[in-house]
Amino acid sequence: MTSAAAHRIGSAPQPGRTDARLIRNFCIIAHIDHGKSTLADRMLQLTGVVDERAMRAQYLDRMDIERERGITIKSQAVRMPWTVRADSGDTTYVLNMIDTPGHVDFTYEVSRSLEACEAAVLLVDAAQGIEAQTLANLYLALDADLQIIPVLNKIDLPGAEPEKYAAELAGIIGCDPGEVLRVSAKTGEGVPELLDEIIAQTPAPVGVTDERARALIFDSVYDTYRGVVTYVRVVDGRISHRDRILMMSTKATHEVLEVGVISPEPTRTDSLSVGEVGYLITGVKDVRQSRVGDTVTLQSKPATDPLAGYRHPNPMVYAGLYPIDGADYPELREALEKLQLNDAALAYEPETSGALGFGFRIGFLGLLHMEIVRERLEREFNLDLISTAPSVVYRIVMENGSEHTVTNPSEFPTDGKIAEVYEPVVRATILSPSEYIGTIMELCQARRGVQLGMDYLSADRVEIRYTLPLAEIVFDFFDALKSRTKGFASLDYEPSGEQEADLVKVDILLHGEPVDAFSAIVHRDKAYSYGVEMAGKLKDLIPRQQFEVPIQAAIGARVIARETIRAMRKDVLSKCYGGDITRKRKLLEKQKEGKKRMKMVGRVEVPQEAFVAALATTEPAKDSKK
Ligand SMILES: Nc1nc2c(ncn2[C@@H]2O[C@H](COP(=O)(O)OP(=O)(O)OP(=O)(O)O)[C@@H](O)[C@H]2O)c(=O)[nH]1
Repeated sequence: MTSAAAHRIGSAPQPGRTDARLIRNFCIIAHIDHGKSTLADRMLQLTGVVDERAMRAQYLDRMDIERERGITIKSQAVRMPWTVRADSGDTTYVLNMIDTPGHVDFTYEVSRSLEACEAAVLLVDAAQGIEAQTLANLYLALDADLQIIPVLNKIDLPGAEPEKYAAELAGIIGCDPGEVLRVSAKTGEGVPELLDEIIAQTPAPVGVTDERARALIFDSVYDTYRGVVTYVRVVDGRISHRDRILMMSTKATHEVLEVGVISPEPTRTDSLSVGEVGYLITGVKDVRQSRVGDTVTLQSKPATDPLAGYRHPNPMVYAGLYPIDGADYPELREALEKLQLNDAALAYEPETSGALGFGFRIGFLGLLHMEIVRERLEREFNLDLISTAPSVVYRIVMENGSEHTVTNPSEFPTDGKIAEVYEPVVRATILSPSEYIGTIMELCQARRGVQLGMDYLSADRVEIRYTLPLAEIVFDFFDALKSRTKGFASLDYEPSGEQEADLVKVDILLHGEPVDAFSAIVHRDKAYSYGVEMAGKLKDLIPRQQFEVPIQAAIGARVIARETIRAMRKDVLSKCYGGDITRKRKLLEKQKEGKKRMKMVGRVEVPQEAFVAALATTEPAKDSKK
């Protein structure tokens, strides 16, 4: 720790009794890997919340848990004291650093954490410059009327170009390049000055102490030992230990069993008052009873109006998840129940597929959310799963005026009475070196994109904006973008309504029987290539049967592609001509074993692996985070 910082650690004002004028609530927004966690760690250390030795230990611990469990464990909101020295005397302020989830799937959660702050530190890697995620979060912060504090990180790197990127940042937020702070989260250089600047620039919270209590829930986390821990920012009034609170959207009431602040361990207090950030524990066991974005008030003296902006999380992408071993179905159901305790956005219902057996149809906020859920199910609950191709939510208007919402291709009406089909679209922002403009535009065009605009951020970097159908980016768009731009482009998107589209359902038939797991809703122009690809793949994956098996792709009754698996009689005993009987029996046994893993589609025997392999290649990009 620098000696200058050593005597800046003040004795913090008491939680629950802090004058709101001394409180500063801020968050850090950054693209992945630009150093948000490192900066947060450095701040914890400089403010004396974590001492140097513990810092190291804590850091390592955290990494261990992350490695083992594969998830990031972070403090949602940390309270740190910081003393500002002035001629008139020292003043110790309370800084609340609020963590924001970084990814586009969680835009709503990000916007709620931003609502809990008055300022955002916009952190940009001085060797990389602004990325798509930085911009997306910046726009959300501007929507929330936050003060933006621009900061360049990693100035210690030999490749850092602070002048260039300060100009880029200044151009975007409309400030002077000289106002962009420069720090190294690694060495700590510039971080004390940043803390001073956060205090100088962040407006103090405004709220009414004597008003009826209102607090915004900006995060809600399930803890095995304590149940749901709800993170709140008090806007008006006060919430105290033993109060009975009312959740305004669900009307549920609970007793506050514990209230406190995180600094950096959870520390109990008597209450939280205007402008303060902390946690509540009520004994609730399920995060759906304590929803992000909801307003907490007191049952005895409830507020009349909730805080603005509560939204119920709506899934954007659906997929079927099936255990590879059918016997694991009860475990899968139990695992989903457990995950839902911690994930209010997770929606599921049982589903049966002729090809895959019993499973669940699951709704996700987006692709990353889908990957996280699937990975947690596989890792934490030790399940082997197969997922069907993700599908977006279609709105179908029939000729008689009735409407259907379709999230599963098998529910797509086939009687030809469809008047209109609407699909969700997103507004995508792509940032890239300008040399890749051509190839990016080609890719977007091929995915039915409509260009909205393009701006140069600096001489050699551009921001390209497109409207794209969500269905066109859920598969491999991100991978395609990365490989065309040698990894330099970054992508962010937000939902942007729906559009009418010429969509059809393509069925894949084996010996005349449709295989539900392979049906897809695709654009008419792409139906043929989808059909040819799927039929070709299955031809290679399904072993020959004793009769000829046609594989057809069809739109309604019209066949658009066909492959044939030729007949073959496989006699396992032929090799044993004249051999001893025990060997024959063994071979027959073995063949029976193999049969157990076969699924019947009409008269055709299909090994489970064939379904798995055919679907595996249509999985979404593995790493859609970067
Ligand atoms: N040289 C240098 N490296 C840094 C600095 N700050 C962070 N890093 C490194 O950059 C990498 C990413 O830093 P993190 O703090 O994990 O980044 P993040 O933005 O929190 O990333 P996620 O938590 O994955 O979103 C790590 O390897 C850090 O050690 C810095 O000031 N200088």
